[in-house]
Amino acid sequence: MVYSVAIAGASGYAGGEVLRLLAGHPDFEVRTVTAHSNAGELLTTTQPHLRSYAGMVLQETTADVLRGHDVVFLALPHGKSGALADELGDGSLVVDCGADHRLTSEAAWQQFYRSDYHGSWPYGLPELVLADGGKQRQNLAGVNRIAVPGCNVTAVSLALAPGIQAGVIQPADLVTVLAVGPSGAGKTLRTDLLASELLGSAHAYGVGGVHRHVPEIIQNLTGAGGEGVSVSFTPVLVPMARGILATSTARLQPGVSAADVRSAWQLAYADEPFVQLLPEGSFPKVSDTIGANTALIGLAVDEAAERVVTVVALDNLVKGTAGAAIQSTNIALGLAEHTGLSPNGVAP
Ligand SMILES: NC(=O)C1=CN([C@@H]2O[C@H](COP(=O)(O)OP(=O)(O)OC[C@H]3O[C@@H](n4cnc5c(N)ncnc54)[C@H](OP(=O)(O)O)[C@@H]3O)[C@@H](O)[C@H]2O)C=CC1
Ligand SMILES: CC(=O)N[C@@H](CCC(=O)OP(=O)(O)O)C(=O)O
Repeated sequence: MVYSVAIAGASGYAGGEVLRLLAGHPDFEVRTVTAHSNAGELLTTTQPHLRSYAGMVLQETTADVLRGHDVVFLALPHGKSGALADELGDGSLVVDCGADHRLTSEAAWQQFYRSDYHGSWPYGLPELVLADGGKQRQNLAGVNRIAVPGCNVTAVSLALAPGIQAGVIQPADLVTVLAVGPSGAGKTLRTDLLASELLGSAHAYGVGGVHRHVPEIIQNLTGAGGEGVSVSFTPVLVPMARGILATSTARLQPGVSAADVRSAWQLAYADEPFVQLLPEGSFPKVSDTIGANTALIGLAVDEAAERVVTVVALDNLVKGTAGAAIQSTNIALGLAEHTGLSPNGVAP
């Protein structure tokens, strides 16, 4: 069976990456693409690199246009998919790349997003370790709604959940500083994203516990078994088109050895082709993950500081968005989880 697909927000970065990956997927056929200000234009006007779709025209983003497809990917600005999704029937699998259905706490949603709450959907991070030692993929089989994680959240959650679940790091006093490229902010014109502001520089944003990914990180690490999770999260905008490099540190639990620490992460990811722990002494580069549906993890114990240090690299648009969306969709539909996805990146 070939599943019919519609993509809302197809003119944007996330929608474009879903399209790029779906072009290599044998089980999906993209029938409809929609946009907002670019509706009526050829898709290749805004996505000139997506030659497989030459001739497709961007339609208006409405429920009527999106309804009737087997799978609908929503890649819209925050706050724009909640009401739209409510109008799509249960017959379609709806996969939201935005934030509207990620948080299980309405209070946290209101505090960080300040817009109407539309409830939470099954969370699309298959490799996320859960408190019982299982993985989030067990909650995705057969579902008809998927909330794709925030890209920064994916990096931090994959970095820390194994240590929390295994009880080798303390869930309080986690610290992450994360370098991210401007594609994470979408195509929106912003003066702080101008090349002249970005090139040759780097700046922190969302500083002081106010970034909207903080509650999502806490939700995931609590789900991994952490009680009293607290995280100081600081993103830093750097001049690379794509990619995330997240450096996270956590206090060691008393009496835990460096070998205990490494085996916690090894156990979590030994069978995961898309989340790979690097050998001792190796740390990933963002450039190792560009175009790949892969998160690479480096791990060390800082004995003097009594902290575990993890370094995670991933492509925000692939493992951080479109790859996670397609991987989770494969699971929901009962397809082989890795269909249409590659652990290999492009280099140089
Ligand atoms: N970029 C990333 O790394 C990641 C993005 N995401 C999420 O994916 C979603 C899309 O992000 P991204 O692709 O980066 O953003 P872009 O700004 O690149 O694209 C936004 C898309 O939404 C459309 N759009 C804009 N305003 C409206 C509106 N009022 N109603 C309907 N459609 C609208 C745009 O259409 P048009 O161009 O025609 O105006 C465009 O297709 C966001 O929720 C984001 O959080 C998630 C993880 C990572
Ligand atoms: C550079 C930049 O602004 N990055 C974005 C990443 C957002 C993202 O991809 O996640 P969402 O789906 O939650 O938007 C940020 O830190 O907010």
